[in-house]
Amino acid sequence: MLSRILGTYLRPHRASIALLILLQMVQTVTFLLLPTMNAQLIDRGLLRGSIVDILWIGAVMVGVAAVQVAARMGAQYFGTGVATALGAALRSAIFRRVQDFSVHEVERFGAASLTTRTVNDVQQIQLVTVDGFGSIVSAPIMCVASIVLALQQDVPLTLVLLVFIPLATITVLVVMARMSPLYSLIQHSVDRMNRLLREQITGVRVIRAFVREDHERRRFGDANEELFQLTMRARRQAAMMFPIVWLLGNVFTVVVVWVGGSRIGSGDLTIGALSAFTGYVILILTSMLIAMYVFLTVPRAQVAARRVCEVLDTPASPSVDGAGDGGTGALPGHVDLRGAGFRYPGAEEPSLRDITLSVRPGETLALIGSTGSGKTTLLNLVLRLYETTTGSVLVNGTDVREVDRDALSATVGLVSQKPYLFAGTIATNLRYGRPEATDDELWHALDVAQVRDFVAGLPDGLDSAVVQGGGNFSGGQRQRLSIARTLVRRPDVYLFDDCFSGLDYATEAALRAALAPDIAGATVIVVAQRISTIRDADRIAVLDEGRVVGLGTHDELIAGNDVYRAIAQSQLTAQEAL
Ligand SMILES: Nc1ncnc2c1ncn2[C@@H]1O[C@H](COP(=O)(O)OP(=O)(O)OP(=O)(O)O)[C@@H](O)[C@H]1O
Repeated sequence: MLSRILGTYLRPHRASIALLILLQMVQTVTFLLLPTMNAQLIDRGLLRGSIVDILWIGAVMVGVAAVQVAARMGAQYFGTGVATALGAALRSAIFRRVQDFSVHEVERFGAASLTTRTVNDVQQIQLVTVDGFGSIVSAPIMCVASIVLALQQDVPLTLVLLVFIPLATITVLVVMARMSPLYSLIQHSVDRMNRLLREQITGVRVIRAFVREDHERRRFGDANEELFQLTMRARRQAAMMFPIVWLLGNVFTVVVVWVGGSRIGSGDLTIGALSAFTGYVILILTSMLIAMYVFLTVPRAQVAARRVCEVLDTPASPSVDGAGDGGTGALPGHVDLRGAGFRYPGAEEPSLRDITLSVRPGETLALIGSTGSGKTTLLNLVLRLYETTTGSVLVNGTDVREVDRDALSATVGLVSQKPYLFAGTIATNLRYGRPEATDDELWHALDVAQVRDFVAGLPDGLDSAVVQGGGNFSGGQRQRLSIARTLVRRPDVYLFDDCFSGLDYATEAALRAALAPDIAGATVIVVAQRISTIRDADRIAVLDEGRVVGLGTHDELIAGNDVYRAIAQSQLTAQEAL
């Protein structure tokens, strides 16, 4: 998964990566040159007392060190650039994919997990790019070349390496094998934390109302403790690995100096060669530590890559894919449901069965029925937020599956049951569906939605701030602002999902009266709880357990439909009781 992501998203940066690798190689060569030069400085300069050699070799060494610094800075520059670009590209790929998800897919991953994948997981993949790339190439070269150069200095000393290298390699592999599953658990734990935090922040009022702060604190504490323990375990393993390898390295250096010292004594080795040899031992050690660091970031990045790929590989939902090209036909706003049925993924029973309804421009169809009877689901089918599992839905004579998504959204406007406002201002929210709308049009929509006085009374009027979700307004204000937002768009089809029931009777009556001329030529489907909201509708469909069990005007249904009569009577009784 990691290699696939890197292969795909790094392709545009091939030139930078080639340069990065080249600079790492230059740096590695400079590292490898210095111990041999140092040996010459000792043997030819210091031991023979030749000032010329000391100056000359010293100057070359300074030059090599300067090249090393320049190569390191260049590699850092290109590495960071590539990693930053990779992060941006990955984040936008995930974002685009999530935009194409249906509600069901978003629910399957969960908003918190999608956030973690977009931010944290991408960061893990970036880390392996910035630190890993050059190192993956340079560490093995440095290690092998150091062994060869050490061999050149002295063969018997190099044999000691045969003990050290396998020991260090086994240590790294053991620790890696134990760490990889830990990283997977850590990412899940981060997901859980995000989910809890999100739930506790958005549900803070309910938590306080039910005095469940202690319970929530415990839940958060447990999740936090789990993340702490997992991270500590991973850190402990990593912390253990580096000192063990250093210890091995130091023991090895002592052995080298001890064996080397006796060989110098017997005249088989020069002091310079021993110094070069220890220099190469340090390089071998450094390359192993670099490799270890990369190995530590790779398992983490692999887990992150798998989670990112799960999102990227989820096919764009056909229900939101801009698949079709059928346009929206000539008859603006004609909505037809033909034997439409729908079952939620994983549900045992369908939520809608065999719905056949037709609504024409200028007509208002009201939907009424008990809780869970399928009213919202039916509206979602018209907007193709979900696709019918049987039958079809047509808008302007074209199956919505064939209609381009943007064209469908432009034709159908939904005011949802749970209004959502975006962070910004009232004006930016109202212009959400039609950025070019004038201020006059905004005020007119606010007027119709019975919220003009409220907005006019705010110190900043249309430019008043809206917090994320619209939390700085009351439920009723949010609802009316969202009605105004849809009115600004002027779609051909209006879907009002139970958005009047939060208003008091007088406001609702005023809103409906103001709305009537505005939407006169449009197709309207309105879901309502109150009979008073829908009694003037051209037709009323009564839903019960996902089926249409009655269709007609208010008077017809009162006369001939038991379910409708029962709803009407219960509301009448409630009103009389007042
Ligand atoms: N996302 C979902 N996943 C699974 N089942 C769902 C989902 N949303 C709704 N349902 C089920 O589908 C049925 C119809 O729900 P729907 O929201 O359409 O009812 P409704 O008539 O609009 O109810 P209400 O008046 O309470 O808003 C219900 O039985 C509900 O449990």
